[in-house]
Order: sequence, then C-alpha cells, then structure tokens
Amino acid sequence: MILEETLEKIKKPSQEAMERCRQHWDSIAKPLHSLGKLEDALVRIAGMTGNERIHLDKKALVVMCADNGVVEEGVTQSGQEVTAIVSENMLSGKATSSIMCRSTGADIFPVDIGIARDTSLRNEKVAYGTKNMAKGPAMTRQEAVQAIETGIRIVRELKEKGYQILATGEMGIGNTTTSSALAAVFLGIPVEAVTGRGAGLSTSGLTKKISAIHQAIQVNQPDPADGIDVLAKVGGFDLAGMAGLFLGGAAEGIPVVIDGIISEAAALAAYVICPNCVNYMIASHLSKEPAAQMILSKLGLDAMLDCEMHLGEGTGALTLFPILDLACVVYNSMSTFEEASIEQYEHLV
Ligand SMILES: O=C(O)c1ccc[n+]([C@@H]2O[C@H](COP(=O)([O-])O)[C@@H](O)[C@H]2O)c1
Ligand SMILES: Cc1cc2nc[nH]c2cc1C
Repeated sequence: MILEETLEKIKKPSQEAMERCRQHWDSIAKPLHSLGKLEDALVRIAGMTGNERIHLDKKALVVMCADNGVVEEGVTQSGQEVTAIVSENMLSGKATSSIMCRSTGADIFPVDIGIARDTSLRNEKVAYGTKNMAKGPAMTRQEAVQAIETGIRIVRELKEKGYQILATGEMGIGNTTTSSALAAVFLGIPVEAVTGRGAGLSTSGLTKKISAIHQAIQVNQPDPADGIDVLAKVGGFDLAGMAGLFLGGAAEGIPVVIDGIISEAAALAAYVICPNCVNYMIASHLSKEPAAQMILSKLGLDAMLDCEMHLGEGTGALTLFPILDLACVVYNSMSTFEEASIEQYEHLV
C-alpha cells in the first residue's frame, strides 16, 4: 500500500528549477561552469526539490543494519556478531560513520532492520537476519516489501522534520555477497566479474563467496525484471530498506546520496522497481568493489569522488557533504558579474 502510493508519487524533476539554478550559476562572477560537478549537483538538487533556492543545512544519515544468513557459507572474514557491535557504536558515537557525522554536521539514524540479536537501535526488525540464500530465498516477498516500506516511512518522517538531504548507509556482515548477487542478476554480468573481497576477504574466502552467489542464483532463479523478487530471493533487509530510502526520496522530492557498493546495489534495485527514482540520487564516490562502476554506468550516474574507499556505513556519502556545503556557500553568497562590475565574456564553445 505505502509502496504503491509512493511509486505513483514519483515524478520527473523540475526542468524550470534546474534552468533557474543554472542561470544563477552562470551569473556568478567566475568562469562559467568552473565548479564543474559541484555546479551540476546543485542543478540536479534544484530539479529534485523543484526550487532553485538551495539550503543543505539539515542533513541526515540513515544506516540500515541487518544480518545475512549467507554468512554460514564462509563468505566473510569477520563474524556475524560484528554487525551488532558496529551498529551499537553508531549510537554511542564511536563508529566511523558517527565520527564523520559529528564533523559534517549530519544527524545519524541507525536502524535495526534485521540484526540477528536484540539491539538498542530504532527497532524496525523484519526478522533476526535473513535465511541462507544459497539454500533458498533470503526472505519472503512480503518481508521485502516490509523492509522497503520501512525505508519509505523513515524518509517521510525525516522530510517532515525538515531534513534537506539524506545519506544512505548500512552495516551488515555478508552484505557485499548479497550486493554482488544483485549486481550479477540485474546487470546480467558473470558473478566472478562483480564479486570482490568485501571487508578484507581471503583468496580462499573469495572462491567460496563466488560459489555461494552462483548457488543462490541457481536455487532461487530470481527474475531480473522484478526488483522486489531479486531483493527477496538474493538480497537482504538492509538492501531492501535502502531501496526504500531511494524510492521514498524520489517521491518526497529530497536528494538521497548513494554510498558504496551496498548502497549502489540498493539503488539499482530501486531503479528496476521505478526507473524515474534515479533522478533523485546523487552518486558520492566510487567504491573499490568491482561492481561499483558497472552499477553507476547502468544508472547513468557519475561518482563525484574516487578515493578508493570501501568502508560502508555511509562514510563515502558523508565525505561528499562538506563538498556540497562549499558549493552551496558559493552559490548562495557570491557576487554576480553585474554586482562585481565584471563584464561577462562570451563563452567559447
Ligand atoms: O561501501 C562499500 O563499498 C563496502 C565495501 C566492502 C565492505 N563494506 C562494509 O563491510 C561489510 C560487508 O563486508 P563483507 O565482507 O562482510 O560482505 C558491511 O558492513 C559494509 O558496510 C562496504
Ligand atoms: C570493524 C568493521 C567495521 C565496519 N563498518 C562497516 N563494515 C565493517 C566491517 C568491520 C569488520
């Protein structure tokens, strides 16, 4: 129900607001388009919100935290207990993401959407972890919809509280396995080409990871044209929840920043569910995982940063925030050619 009404609400961004934003950039006393992708990002944001007046003072990071049954297959270097420990550290301010949030002025919202034990996070638990996708579906279709709708509800709440931009993050041991499975299915690219070492996996572990993904696809036969089917069969609660963030952001007209490989895989699922939602996404950085560029190319998005980061938790998305703040301060406070009495030259093309 929430999902259907959300999909109906997703419209194309405002061309008029984008044009007004571009005109303002072009009137500022500096060489045309000299802030490159920073200018383009603000033009896209104007389209998303339908308003060329841009303020990104109130920022949030939503972190979807969940466990994955597929860890049974030995596809990770660390144990499942790390999911809960790092997620709790986000609340106590000790995780990388929470430290970066403090510095960038973003509020952090860690969500327990399916950690395998009870936690003190916001409780949106769909189940205590997914089932092992190498043996059968990770979750039911109904559970996938529940997780997607959780993401949508959270965006609505944050929009009501006045947040102007959202970063997506996740924490879940094993979630690069599910993300690679999504990439392989949606992109139709061999599993070997889209699978990496996640959080520091050994070479023997990588072989097991590739074979677990093959098995999961073989056993479940997900339908690449049905985003919810793929999320349910070979995804995770974190991925489905993040897909909900992207769909919710598109429906509410609020920019949602993509983080690393897990966030990208969720963005791809959201795109398969509703292609228009890609207009409301900003690609922050290029994760070091092999599927990263392949997914962004499919989405038609360009990563703003390439720092070889692959930490997750939303850290790449947060790294973009100070850069967007710089773009905003120039956009909002700099003199125009007219005010600075500088003659505007003809732009050479
Ligand atoms: O953001 C990325 O590109 C990224 C790449 C590799 C690993 N991670 C993080 O590491 C965890 C998943 O790694 P793994 O090996 O357990 O699948 C998960 O908690 C992610 O936040 C994140
Ligand atoms: C310590 C640790 C922190 C993380 N943050 C995101 N994924 C992670 C994986 C590990 C292992």
